[in-house]
Amino acid sequence: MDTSQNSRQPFIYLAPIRGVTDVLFRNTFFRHFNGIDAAVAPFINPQKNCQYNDRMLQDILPETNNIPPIPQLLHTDPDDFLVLAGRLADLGYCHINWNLGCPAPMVARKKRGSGLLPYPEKILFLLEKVTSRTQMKLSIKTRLGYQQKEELFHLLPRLNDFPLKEIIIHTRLGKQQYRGQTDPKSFATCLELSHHILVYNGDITTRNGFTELAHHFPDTSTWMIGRGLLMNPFLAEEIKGLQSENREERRTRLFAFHEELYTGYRERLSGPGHLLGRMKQLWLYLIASFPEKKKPFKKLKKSSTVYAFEESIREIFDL
Ligand SMILES: Cc1cc2nc3c(=O)[nH]c(=O)nc-3n(C[C@H](O)[C@H](O)[C@H](O)COP(=O)(O)O)c2cc1C
Repeated sequence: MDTSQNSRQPFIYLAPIRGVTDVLFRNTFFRHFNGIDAAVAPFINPQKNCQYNDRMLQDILPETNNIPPIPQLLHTDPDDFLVLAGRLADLGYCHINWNLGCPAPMVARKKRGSGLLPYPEKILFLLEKVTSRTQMKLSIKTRLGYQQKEELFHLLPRLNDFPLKEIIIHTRLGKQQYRGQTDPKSFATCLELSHHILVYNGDITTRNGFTELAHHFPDTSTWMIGRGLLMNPFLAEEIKGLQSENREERRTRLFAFHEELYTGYRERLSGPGHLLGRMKQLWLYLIASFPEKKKPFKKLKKSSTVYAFEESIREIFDL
């Protein structure tokens, strides 16, 4: 094995996408596609005074994850954070991620996720308490700010003395949700302000787009991709130059992935409503791999029975 070659390869995280990248998705994805080095799991629902039974942690239980992900916490109370961190340590985890990026209004209103970014003192308070009381590696996933990018610009120098594994930055503001442009220029400013390893995240959807960013940020070696991988599951292979199949072979691999995922959800989820809801959520992105299939996609979105859904899948895959 040529390790010198491997060491030049980017490290690529699969981003957490709640409602899509759950344990079944991650296991299936890792079995069918290459190029992803690790995954951050969607956030664990924060609870107060809770011991977290296995059911609440089912998405990240090591025995059901073929490749254990990095569990993500959304707490803002240090004591509650530490209870969950302790439970995760007992499960064998040694790296956890703190979500300072979620923009959902219900979350941000509670000063969680990106809603905490305008309150740096609260962030520092949690970090002081948590980092002094856990041995686990802690990383942060954040945005440029909630209202304005100066929020992160002011925060980053104050994070320099904390023992953080890395800081993943989705280069949007919380108030943008998932819309509008990302802001790679601000990532350059962040690199100047932080002593930590910074991970770039946001709108990497093509190999060329990745190459352009990598050219701008030659010292950045770790990247996170979410929707780009859902739109094109071969993207990490393409970025790493692992992929050389023709269109037909790609379609065959994609279908095998889809079949396994669909079968898995059919066994796990009760009732066609849940099953179709889950699959349609994925297809909002995956349809980008089938640009000429607008008509069957319309049918897929409208499908209310398993029969109608499966028929539209056959049309999309030309079966
Ligand atoms: C539907 C949806 C759910 C998401 N859930 C999470 C989550 O649980 N935790 C998190 O840190 N980010 C979450 N994100 C944000 C993504 O991880 C990622 O930061 C964002 O989509 C930008 O990266 P991308 O353009 O590569 O997708 C979510 C995004 C979407 C669209």
